[in-house]
Amino acid sequence: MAKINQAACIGGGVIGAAWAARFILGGIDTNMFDPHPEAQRLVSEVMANAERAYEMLTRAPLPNKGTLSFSNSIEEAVRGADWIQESVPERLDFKHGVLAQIDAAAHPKALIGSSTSGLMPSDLQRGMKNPERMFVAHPFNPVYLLPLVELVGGEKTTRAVLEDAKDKLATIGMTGLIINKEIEGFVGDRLQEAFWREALWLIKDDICDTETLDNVIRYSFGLRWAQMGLFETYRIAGGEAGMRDFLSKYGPILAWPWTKLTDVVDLDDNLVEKIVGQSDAQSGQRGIRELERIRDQNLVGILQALKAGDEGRGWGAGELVADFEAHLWKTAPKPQLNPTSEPIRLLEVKVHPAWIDYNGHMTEYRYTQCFADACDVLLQLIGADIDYVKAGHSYYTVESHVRLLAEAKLGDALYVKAQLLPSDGKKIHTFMWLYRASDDTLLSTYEQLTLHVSSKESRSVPPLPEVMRKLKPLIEAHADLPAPDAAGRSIGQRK
Ligand SMILES: NC(=O)C1=CN([C@@H]2O[C@H](COP(=O)(O)OP(=O)(O)OC[C@H]3O[C@@H](n4cnc5c(N)ncnc54)[C@H](O)[C@@H]3O)[C@@H](O)[C@H]2O)C=CC1
Ligand SMILES: C[N+](C)(C)CC(=O)CC(=O)[O-]
Repeated sequence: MAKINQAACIGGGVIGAAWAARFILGGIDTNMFDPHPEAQRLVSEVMANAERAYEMLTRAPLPNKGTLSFSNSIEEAVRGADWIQESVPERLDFKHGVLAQIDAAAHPKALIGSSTSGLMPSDLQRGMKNPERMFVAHPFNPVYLLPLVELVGGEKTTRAVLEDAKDKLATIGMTGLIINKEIEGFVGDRLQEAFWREALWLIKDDICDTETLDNVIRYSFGLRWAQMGLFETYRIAGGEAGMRDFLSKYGPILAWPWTKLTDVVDLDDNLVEKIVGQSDAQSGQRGIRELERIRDQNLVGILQALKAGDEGRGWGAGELVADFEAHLWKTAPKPQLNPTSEPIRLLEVKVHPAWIDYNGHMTEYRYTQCFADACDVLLQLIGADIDYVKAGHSYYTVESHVRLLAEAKLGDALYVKAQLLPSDGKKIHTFMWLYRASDDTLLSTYEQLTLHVSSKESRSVPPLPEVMRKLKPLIEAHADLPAPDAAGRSIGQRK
């Protein structure tokens, strides 16, 4: 399977640092070269935000983190790397010089991606010894959360290199879209540029201020774009006749004076002061790292909502998260089931910011989530994993009882233990305890009944023999344990 073994990041600013976080959290050792005196601090701050975001994003088993090493030169950084990502300032002459140094020092087969936002790869690879392995790998900020990389080849780049890059990016949760032809700004930034130009005119002409403009986007079409893009959205807007009707209804408007985007706004001192002043009034009360954390938390929420889209199959970027999680489960070392007459430890999690409610503690449904996630771990251990589900069988929860006994606070490390109560395997009757790890305080208990089903036939059926083979010894081993005090308890019952 294609995979990146060692990465080098040349340039560790906004984008280079976030690339490093993506590699490291994907388990890849990464060398960084950036002559900026504060590069290590800046990279470590971005890294901390990225780790926080991943803790919120997924509970799939991430690989052990890769190491981050700072190098003293480009030559040292690229040694041994099979993916080199250039993210230095956006100037052709400057990038050209840096890429020539990378090309001279790197292994001839190492892939070299440039983060450029719009420079042509043919210009960037001119004069290289091994230009066939150089391409544009244009990411979107924050690179550790947004999955897209526009892959753009120059005249000398081979198709095989672009395909190889695409396969490798998939292993770190990214999707490489190969762009047919090179063009300045590629696809993403040509679209954003058009939008940006129009926005600057609206501010310059006092049609609205920066906050109103942002609100127009985030209260309306911004929400649509995140999940359907442009064409699919407009197809729906055409009504039952779809795209053809949309084009005939709204096509003529294209000739009306609804845009000034072909004129480039003059970013003179007045306009710069106006934009900066409005932006300070809009957002200046928060620091950039704080805004990054707010952005990341919102993005995680959107990604998770999209992961549940299309009846659980995942939609848009959420489908990519689901694919990445499936890849993580597949490639992680298989957890071993060792049936003993001890409750089984199933889950370790941390309470993250999105789980806190207005009372300042973990909100009630997150307790249930911890138990539901622990149940998923149990199901994986007995072989009722995602492949089993895809093949048409699953366990559905049919009854549960949760008791909330103590508060869990932001950042608390938690773990779950489970005991299987007597059951035949077609039903699994489980009792679980949620503890705070620092002092083993019991926070919550959960009693659950799950039923094995054929999802194709929508009825309960016995589990397949391979699942029963693992489940039965566990139920038998737990049969010797005393029944938990609270098992079978009803709501409001006195202790
Ligand atoms: N900021 C953004 O939103 C995005 C930027 N990009 C592209 O990523 C690239 C980098 O942009 P940013 O990270 O925003 O810029 P930045 O200014 O934050 O970072 C550039 C970094 O390069 C370092 N640097 C300068 N000379 C160097 C050298 N000889 N070797 C190694 N490092 C060197 C600087 O110290 C700085 O830390 C640009 O090509 C940009 O167009 C791509 C996608 C989004
Ligand atoms: C502003 N920008 C041109 C550097 C933006 C990008 O290149 C991509 C992004 O993150 O939007």
